[in-house]
Amino acid sequence: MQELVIATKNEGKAKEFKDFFARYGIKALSLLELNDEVPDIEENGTTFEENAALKAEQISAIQSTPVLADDSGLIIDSLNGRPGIYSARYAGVQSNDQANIEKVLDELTGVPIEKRDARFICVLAIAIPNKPTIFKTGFCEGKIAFTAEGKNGFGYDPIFIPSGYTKTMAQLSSGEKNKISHRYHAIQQLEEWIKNI
Ligand SMILES: O=P(O)(O)OP(=O)(O)OP(=O)(O)OC[C@H]1O[C@@H](n2cnc3c(O)ncnc32)[C@H](O)[C@@H]1O
Ligand SMILES: [Mg+2]
Repeated sequence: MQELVIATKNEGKAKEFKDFFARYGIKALSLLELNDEVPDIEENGTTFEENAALKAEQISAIQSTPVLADDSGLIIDSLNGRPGIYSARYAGVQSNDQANIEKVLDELTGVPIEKRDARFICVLAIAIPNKPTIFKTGFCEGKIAFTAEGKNGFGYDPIFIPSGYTKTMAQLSSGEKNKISHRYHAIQQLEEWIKNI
């Protein structure tokens, strides 16, 4: 079976990529599973594209193989787009999903449902040695809930209600999330590339 390295240390993302790529008979390997130690990549870009490219290109250079990276996040309209590229470290560098969620809910205290519009974004970068990096972007529209609900998924899933649903992303099964998520919409655009790996 073909293998593809995914430049992520996020277990939630890694699991989703495994499910997606298994459909094409490809084994997705996250950085948590590589035998060699890989350094932490500093995500010091100013856009999702820059950060995705930093992760994909640096790991591809080390491994001398094609590498896919995902830079993603939550964009909340009434917070001027925050947490945005800072989604993973919104409540501080040492923060965790719980602290990030609490910070968002705090900042939205008193904000009515019609002003709680948000979207997840996923920017994928595929770095291939000696070729230009490829980028694909996917979105998932929704609203920020008033309380955290559900245990599935990761990150901000417990406070994100996708458009057309009354449940949070963390109350959906992984199969349901993977049909509507920002990550799914980005990967879908890679189908042709995946078939030619
Ligand atoms: O950089 P890697 O190692 O891939 O892992 P990370 O968690 O740091 O990933 P990002 O830098 O791309 O930050 C994205 C953050 O956005 C949030 N996020 C992204 N996709 C999400 C999803 O599908 N559901 C919920 N939250 C998500 C979550 O808090 C992530 O930590
Ligand atoms: Mg990161």
